[in-house]
Amino acid sequence: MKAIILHNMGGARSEKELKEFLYNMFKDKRIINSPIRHILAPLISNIRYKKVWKNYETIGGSRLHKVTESLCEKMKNEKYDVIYAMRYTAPYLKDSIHKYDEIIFIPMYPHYSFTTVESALDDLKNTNFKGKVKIVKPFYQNEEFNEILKENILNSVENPSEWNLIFSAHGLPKKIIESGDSYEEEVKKHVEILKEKLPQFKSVSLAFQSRFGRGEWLQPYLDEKLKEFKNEKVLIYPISFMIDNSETDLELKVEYKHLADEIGIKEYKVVECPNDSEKVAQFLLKLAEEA
Ligand SMILES: C=CC1=C(C)c2cc3[nH]c(cc4nc(cc5[nH]c(cc1n2)c(C)c5CCC(=O)O)C(CCC(=O)O)=C4C)c(C)c3C=C
Ligand SMILES: [Fe+2]
Ligand SMILES: [Fe+2]
Repeated sequence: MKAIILHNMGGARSEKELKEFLYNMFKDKRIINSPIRHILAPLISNIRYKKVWKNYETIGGSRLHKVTESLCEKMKNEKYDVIYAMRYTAPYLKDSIHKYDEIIFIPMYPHYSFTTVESALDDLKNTNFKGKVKIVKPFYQNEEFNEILKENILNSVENPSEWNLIFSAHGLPKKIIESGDSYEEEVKKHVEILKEKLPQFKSVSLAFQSRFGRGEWLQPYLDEKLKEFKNEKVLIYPISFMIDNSETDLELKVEYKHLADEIGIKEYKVVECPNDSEKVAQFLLKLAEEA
Protein backbone atom coordinates (compact mmCIF):
# COMPACT_ATOMS: atom_id res chain seq x y z
CA MET A 1 0.00 0.00 0.00
CA LYS A 2 1.19 3.53 -0.86
CA ALA A 3 0.64 6.79 0.99
CA ILE A 4 1.27 10.47 0.58
CA ILE A 5 2.04 11.87 4.01
CA LEU A 6 1.69 15.58 4.73
CA HIS A 7 3.98 16.40 7.66
CA ASN A 8 3.60 19.56 9.73
CA MET A 9 4.64 20.99 13.06
CA GLY A 10 1.50 20.30 15.06
CA GLY A 11 -1.07 22.53 16.63
CA ALA A 12 -2.78 23.00 19.97
CA ARG A 13 -6.52 22.38 20.14
CA SER A 14 -6.63 22.15 23.93
CA GLU A 15 -4.61 23.22 26.95
CA LYS A 16 -3.28 19.68 27.29
CA GLU A 17 -2.23 19.59 23.66
CA LEU A 18 -0.46 22.94 23.99
CA LYS A 19 1.62 21.56 26.86
CA GLU A 20 2.48 18.49 24.77
CA PHE A 21 3.36 20.68 21.76
CA LEU A 22 5.67 22.93 23.79
CA TYR A 23 7.32 20.03 25.61
CA ASN A 24 8.08 18.15 22.39
CA MET A 25 9.22 21.31 20.62
CA PHE A 26 11.68 22.35 23.32
CA LYS A 27 13.01 18.79 23.51
CA ASP A 28 13.85 18.91 19.80
CA LYS A 29 17.59 19.43 19.19
CA ARG A 30 16.73 21.36 16.01
CA ILE A 31 14.93 24.00 18.12
CA ILE A 32 16.98 24.10 21.34
CA ASN A 33 20.57 23.20 20.76
CA SER A 34 21.54 22.75 24.41
CA PRO A 35 22.71 19.63 26.26
CA ILE A 36 20.30 20.51 29.08
CA ARG A 37 17.21 20.76 26.84
CA HIS A 38 15.82 17.64 28.57
CA ILE A 39 15.68 19.73 31.73
CA LEU A 40 14.60 22.92 30.00
CA ALA A 41 11.73 21.34 28.03
CA PRO A 42 9.49 20.44 31.01
CA LEU A 43 10.39 23.72 32.74
CA ILE A 44 9.60 26.05 29.83
CA SER A 45 6.54 24.13 28.65
CA ASN A 46 5.07 24.07 32.17
CA ILE A 47 5.50 27.79 32.67
CA ARG A 48 4.40 28.76 29.18
CA TYR A 49 1.33 26.67 28.39
CA LYS A 50 -0.94 28.20 31.02
CA LYS A 51 -0.01 31.72 30.07
CA VAL A 52 -0.36 31.12 26.33
CA TRP A 53 -3.50 28.93 26.38
CA LYS A 54 -5.65 31.88 27.49
CA ASN A 55 -4.81 33.52 24.18
CA TYR A 56 -5.42 30.35 22.15
CA GLU A 57 -8.86 30.15 23.74
CA THR A 58 -9.90 33.43 22.11
CA ILE A 59 -9.53 31.77 18.68
CA GLY A 60 -10.91 28.39 19.79
CA GLY A 61 -7.54 26.63 19.47
CA SER A 62 -5.42 25.94 16.42
CA ARG A 63 -7.16 25.01 13.15
CA LEU A 64 -4.06 23.33 11.73
CA HIS A 65 -5.37 19.77 12.18
CA LYS A 66 -8.83 20.49 10.82
CA VAL A 67 -7.64 22.22 7.66
CA THR A 68 -4.93 19.60 7.05
CA GLU A 69 -7.54 16.87 7.36
CA SER A 70 -9.71 18.60 4.80
CA LEU A 71 -6.73 19.00 2.46
CA CYS A 72 -6.02 15.25 2.72
CA GLU A 73 -9.66 14.58 1.86
CA LYS A 74 -9.35 16.73 -1.27
CA MET A 75 -6.14 14.98 -2.32
CA LYS A 76 -7.68 11.50 -2.03
CA ASN A 77 -7.26 9.32 -5.15
CA GLU A 78 -7.13 5.67 -6.27
CA LYS A 79 -3.33 5.44 -6.28
CA TYR A 80 -2.53 6.58 -2.73
CA ASP A 81 -3.86 6.96 0.76
CA VAL A 82 -3.39 10.60 1.72
CA ILE A 83 -2.77 11.12 5.43
CA TYR A 84 -1.04 13.63 7.70
CA ALA A 85 1.31 13.45 10.66
CA MET A 86 2.58 16.06 13.08
CA ARG A 87 5.99 16.57 14.67
CA TYR A 88 4.96 17.80 18.12
CA THR A 89 1.35 16.64 18.58
CA ALA A 90 -0.66 13.58 17.52
CA PRO A 91 -1.19 12.06 14.99
CA TYR A 92 2.45 10.98 15.17
CA LEU A 93 4.25 9.58 12.13
CA LYS A 94 5.45 6.44 13.94
CA ASP A 95 1.83 5.42 14.53
CA SER A 96 0.77 5.38 10.86
CA ILE A 97 3.82 4.92 8.64
CA HIS A 98 4.32 1.18 9.19
CA LYS A 99 1.00 0.35 7.51
CA TYR A 100 2.58 1.23 4.16
CA ASP A 101 5.14 -0.28 1.77
CA GLU A 102 5.84 2.99 0.06
CA ILE A 103 5.44 6.63 1.09
CA ILE A 104 5.81 10.08 -0.44
CA PHE A 105 6.74 12.44 2.36
CA ILE A 106 5.77 16.12 2.06
CA PRO A 107 7.16 18.48 4.72
CA MET A 108 4.57 21.26 4.56
CA TYR A 109 7.00 24.17 4.38
CA PRO A 110 7.85 26.22 1.28
CA HIS A 111 11.41 26.95 2.57
CA TYR A 112 14.09 24.78 4.11
CA SER A 113 15.11 25.21 7.75
CA PHE A 114 16.86 22.95 10.24
CA THR A 115 13.94 23.75 12.57
CA THR A 116 11.20 22.62 10.18
CA VAL A 117 12.17 20.43 7.20
CA GLU A 118 15.24 18.87 8.82
CA SER A 119 13.29 18.20 12.01
CA ALA A 120 10.56 16.55 9.92
CA LEU A 121 13.26 14.36 8.31
CA ASP A 122 14.55 13.45 11.80
CA ASP A 123 11.02 12.32 12.61
CA LEU A 124 11.01 10.14 9.48
CA LYS A 125 14.43 8.64 10.30
CA ASN A 126 13.36 7.91 13.88
CA THR A 127 10.51 5.69 12.65
CA ASN A 128 13.02 3.21 11.15
CA PHE A 129 10.64 2.76 8.23
CA LYS A 130 11.99 0.10 5.89
CA GLY A 131 9.76 0.70 2.86
CA LYS A 132 10.38 2.89 -0.18
CA VAL A 133 10.54 6.63 0.54
CA LYS A 134 10.29 9.66 -1.74
CA ILE A 135 10.69 13.13 -0.28
CA VAL A 136 9.24 16.35 -1.66
CA LYS A 137 11.75 19.22 -1.47
CA PRO A 138 10.95 22.83 -0.45
CA PHE A 139 8.97 24.35 -3.30
CA TYR A 140 9.18 28.15 -2.91
CA GLN A 141 10.56 28.47 -6.45
CA ASN A 142 7.74 26.46 -8.04
CA GLU A 143 5.88 28.54 -10.64
CA GLU A 144 2.50 26.90 -10.07
CA PHE A 145 2.80 27.46 -6.32
CA ASN A 146 3.68 31.11 -6.75
CA GLU A 147 0.73 31.62 -9.11
CA ILE A 148 -1.54 30.28 -6.34
CA LEU A 149 0.00 32.73 -3.86
CA LYS A 150 -0.31 35.61 -6.31
CA GLU A 151 -4.00 34.91 -6.91
CA ASN A 152 -4.60 34.55 -3.17
CA ILE A 153 -2.95 37.87 -2.42
CA LEU A 154 -4.63 39.77 -5.27
CA ASN A 155 -8.06 38.43 -4.29
CA SER A 156 -7.65 39.88 -0.79
CA VAL A 157 -7.93 43.57 -1.68
CA GLU A 158 -9.75 45.66 -4.28
CA ASN A 159 -7.15 48.29 -5.09
CA PRO A 160 -3.68 46.86 -4.49
CA SER A 161 -2.08 50.19 -5.42
CA GLU A 162 -3.44 51.59 -2.13
CA TRP A 163 -1.91 48.79 -0.06
CA ASN A 164 1.56 48.10 1.34
CA LEU A 165 2.22 44.37 1.15
CA ILE A 166 4.37 42.87 3.91
CA PHE A 167 5.54 39.29 3.60
CA SER A 168 5.71 38.08 7.18
CA ALA A 169 8.08 35.15 7.63
CA HIS A 170 8.38 33.15 10.82
CA GLY A 171 11.46 34.34 12.67
CA LEU A 172 14.54 32.29 13.51
CA PRO A 173 17.41 32.92 15.93
CA LYS A 174 20.41 34.49 14.11
CA LYS A 175 22.58 31.78 15.68
CA ILE A 176 20.75 29.09 13.69
CA ILE A 177 21.34 30.99 10.43
CA GLU A 178 25.02 31.38 11.34
CA SER A 179 25.26 27.61 11.77
CA GLY A 180 24.41 27.20 8.07
CA ASP A 181 20.60 27.22 7.85
CA SER A 182 19.50 28.45 4.37
CA TYR A 183 16.06 29.66 5.55
CA GLU A 184 16.79 33.40 5.42
CA GLU A 185 18.32 33.16 1.95
CA GLU A 186 15.37 31.13 0.62
CA VAL A 187 12.78 33.45 2.14
CA LYS A 188 14.52 36.48 0.59
CA LYS A 189 14.66 34.81 -2.83
CA HIS A 190 10.98 33.91 -2.49
CA VAL A 191 10.05 37.51 -1.73
CA GLU A 192 11.97 38.65 -4.83
CA ILE A 193 10.05 36.16 -7.00
CA LEU A 194 6.70 37.30 -5.61
CA LYS A 195 7.61 40.98 -5.74
CA GLU A 196 8.12 40.67 -9.48
CA LYS A 197 4.72 39.02 -9.84
CA LEU A 198 2.99 41.74 -7.81
CA PRO A 199 3.96 45.14 -9.20
CA GLN A 200 0.44 46.45 -8.40
CA PHE A 201 1.19 47.13 -4.73
CA LYS A 202 2.19 50.50 -3.30
CA SER A 203 5.17 48.81 -1.65
CA VAL A 204 6.39 45.28 -0.97
CA SER A 205 8.59 44.34 1.99
CA LEU A 206 9.71 41.48 4.22
CA ALA A 207 9.63 41.24 8.02
CA PHE A 208 9.98 38.47 10.59
CA GLN A 209 7.34 37.62 13.19
CA SER A 210 7.27 35.97 16.60
CA ARG A 211 10.67 36.44 18.13
CA PHE A 212 10.95 34.18 21.18
CA GLY A 213 13.21 34.46 24.22
CA ARG A 214 16.41 36.47 24.45
CA GLY A 215 19.03 36.76 21.75
CA GLU A 216 18.92 38.20 18.28
CA TRP A 217 16.47 36.86 15.70
CA LEU A 218 16.14 37.57 11.99
CA GLN A 219 15.36 41.21 11.27
CA PRO A 220 13.51 43.45 10.53
CA TYR A 221 11.05 42.44 13.24
CA LEU A 222 7.43 42.79 12.16
CA ASP A 223 6.55 45.12 15.05
CA GLU A 224 9.28 47.55 13.92
CA LYS A 225 8.28 47.27 10.26
CA LEU A 226 4.64 48.13 11.03
CA LYS A 227 5.74 51.48 12.52
CA GLU A 228 6.68 52.62 8.99
CA PHE A 229 3.03 52.54 7.93
CA LYS A 230 1.13 55.01 10.14
CA ASN A 231 -2.00 56.21 8.27
CA GLU A 232 -1.39 53.61 5.55
CA LYS A 233 -3.07 50.38 4.50
CA VAL A 234 -1.12 47.18 5.26
CA LEU A 235 -1.71 43.72 3.81
CA ILE A 236 0.17 40.86 5.49
CA TYR A 237 1.00 37.59 3.73
CA PRO A 238 2.28 34.80 6.08
CA ILE A 239 4.93 33.42 3.73
CA SER A 240 6.29 30.55 5.90
CA PHE A 241 3.05 28.62 6.23
CA MET A 242 0.90 26.45 3.99
CA ILE A 243 -1.97 26.22 6.46
CA ASP A 244 -3.44 28.71 8.92
CA ASN A 245 -2.53 28.07 12.56
CA SER A 246 -2.11 29.95 15.80
CA GLU A 247 0.75 31.98 14.34
CA THR A 248 -1.58 33.46 11.73
CA ASP A 249 -4.98 33.35 13.46
CA LEU A 250 -3.74 34.55 16.84
CA GLU A 251 -0.40 36.24 16.42
CA LEU A 252 -1.00 38.04 13.12
CA LYS A 253 -4.78 38.54 13.17
CA VAL A 254 -5.16 39.44 16.86
CA GLU A 255 -1.84 40.43 18.47
CA TYR A 256 -0.13 42.29 15.61
CA LYS A 257 -3.54 43.75 14.63
CA HIS A 258 -3.71 45.29 18.09
CA LEU A 259 -0.27 46.80 17.55
CA ALA A 260 -1.30 48.07 14.10
CA ASP A 261 -4.24 49.89 15.74
CA GLU A 262 -1.93 51.44 18.31
CA ILE A 263 0.45 52.64 15.60
CA GLY A 264 -2.43 54.23 13.69
CA ILE A 265 -2.37 51.98 10.62
CA LYS A 266 -5.46 52.90 8.54
CA GLU A 267 -6.41 49.39 7.48
CA TYR A 268 -4.74 46.09 8.40
CA LYS A 269 -5.53 42.79 6.77
CA VAL A 270 -4.00 39.29 6.81
CA VAL A 271 -4.26 37.03 3.74
CA GLU A 272 -5.40 33.43 4.33
CA CYS A 273 -2.80 30.70 3.77
CA PRO A 274 -3.23 28.39 0.74
CA ASN A 275 -4.98 25.95 3.15
CA ASP A 276 -7.25 23.29 1.62
CA SER A 277 -8.08 24.96 -1.69
CA GLU A 278 -8.66 22.70 -4.68
CA LYS A 279 -5.67 24.28 -6.44
CA VAL A 280 -3.31 23.48 -3.56
CA ALA A 281 -4.59 19.90 -3.44
CA GLN A 282 -3.83 19.47 -7.16
CA PHE A 283 -0.45 21.20 -6.80
CA LEU A 284 0.67 18.93 -3.95
CA LEU A 285 -0.48 15.83 -5.84
CA LYS A 286 1.65 16.93 -8.78
CA LEU A 287 4.68 17.49 -6.51
CA ALA A 288 4.15 14.03 -5.06
CA GLU A 289 3.97 12.45 -8.52
CA GLU A 290 7.18 14.21 -9.56
CA ALA A 291 9.13 13.31 -6.40
C1 LIG B 1 11.73 28.59 20.23
C2 LIG B 1 11.92 28.82 19.00
C3 LIG B 1 11.05 28.62 17.84
C4 LIG B 1 11.52 28.50 16.54
C5 LIG B 1 12.96 28.54 16.08
C6 LIG B 1 10.38 28.32 15.70
C7 LIG B 1 10.43 28.16 14.30
C8 LIG B 1 9.32 27.97 13.48
N1 LIG B 1 8.02 27.69 13.86
C9 LIG B 1 7.21 27.58 12.74
C10 LIG B 1 5.84 27.28 12.74
C11 LIG B 1 4.99 27.21 13.85
N2 LIG B 1 5.32 27.47 15.15
C12 LIG B 1 4.20 27.35 15.94
C13 LIG B 1 4.15 27.56 17.31
C14 LIG B 1 5.22 27.88 18.13
N3 LIG B 1 6.55 28.08 17.76
C15 LIG B 1 7.33 28.35 18.85
C16 LIG B 1 8.72 28.58 18.90
C17 LIG B 1 9.60 28.52 17.79
N4 LIG B 1 9.27 28.33 16.49
C18 LIG B 1 6.46 28.29 20.01
C19 LIG B 1 6.91 28.52 21.42
C20 LIG B 1 5.17 28.00 19.54
C21 LIG B 1 3.90 27.80 20.37
C22 LIG B 1 3.14 29.01 20.57
C23 LIG B 1 3.75 29.85 21.62
O1 LIG B 1 3.96 29.34 22.74
O2 LIG B 1 4.05 30.99 21.33
C24 LIG B 1 3.09 26.97 15.11
C25 LIG B 1 1.65 26.92 15.51
C26 LIG B 1 1.08 25.73 16.14
C27 LIG B 1 -0.39 25.91 16.42
O3 LIG B 1 -0.76 25.69 17.58
O4 LIG B 1 -1.16 26.25 15.52
C28 LIG B 1 3.58 26.86 13.82
C29 LIG B 1 2.82 26.46 12.60
C30 LIG B 1 8.05 27.76 11.61
C31 LIG B 1 7.56 27.70 10.17
C32 LIG B 1 9.35 28.00 12.06
C33 LIG B 1 10.59 28.26 11.32
C34 LIG B 1 10.74 28.61 10.09
FE1 LIG C 1 7.23 28.20 15.75
FE1 LIG D 1 6.07 31.59 16.48
